[in-house]
Amino acid sequence: MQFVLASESARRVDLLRMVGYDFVGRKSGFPEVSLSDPAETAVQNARGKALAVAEGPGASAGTVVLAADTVVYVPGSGEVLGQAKSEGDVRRMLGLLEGREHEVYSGVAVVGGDGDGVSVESVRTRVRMRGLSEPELLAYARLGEGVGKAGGYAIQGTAALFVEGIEGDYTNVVGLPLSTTSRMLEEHGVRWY
Ligand SMILES: Cc1cn([C@H]2C[C@H](O)[C@@H](COP(=O)(O)OP(=O)(O)OP(=O)(O)O)O2)c(=O)[nH]c1=O
Repeated sequence: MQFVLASESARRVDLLRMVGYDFVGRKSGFPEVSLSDPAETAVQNARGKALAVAEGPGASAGTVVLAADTVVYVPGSGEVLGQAKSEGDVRRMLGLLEGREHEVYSGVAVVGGDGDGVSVESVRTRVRMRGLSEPELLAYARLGEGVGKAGGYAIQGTAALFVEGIEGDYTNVVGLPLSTTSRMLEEHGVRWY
């Protein structure tokens, strides 16, 4: 059975390879939406990415397609933070996150294979970030690491220095909740072993 990851994210590719899955990557080209609810945003984007590839050229009937989307949310803020697009975005987003707790939501979608229709789930991890001084905020923004990352930081990089603790799946923060993903893949006939 062919297993396709509908993603260009190096983090998702690395996570899936790390645990032993055999797959090919494909770009979805899906234009991401941003809604007021973080879980709904992540799920709708993951579903859209998976279906765009499953219904696109090159996917046969038996192909299993996996896609994900990650967003960051400060409870009560009403603003869902997607990818930081610039250093300025990183500075602004980290300013919202430093010194408090936030939530990271990844939506996961799997379509095709043995399963019926599209399976979608969202996973939440709570992250507590320490306070950051203005020089530290600017130094991190200048690094560039946070550009292209949801919420403007990478827990797997230098921003590990800022994270005091998490509650939930670490891999969910990096972009793909592996435990949930492997259960969903299994339901569609894809195993890591
Ligand atoms: C919070 C956080 C996010 N991220 C990343 C994971 C995602 O790649 C990115 C959020 O962007 P997404 O829009 O979820 O995905 P993407 O555009 O990078 O990739 P795809 O092709 O699959 O659509 O933020 C980290 O790498 N580390 C972190 O600590």
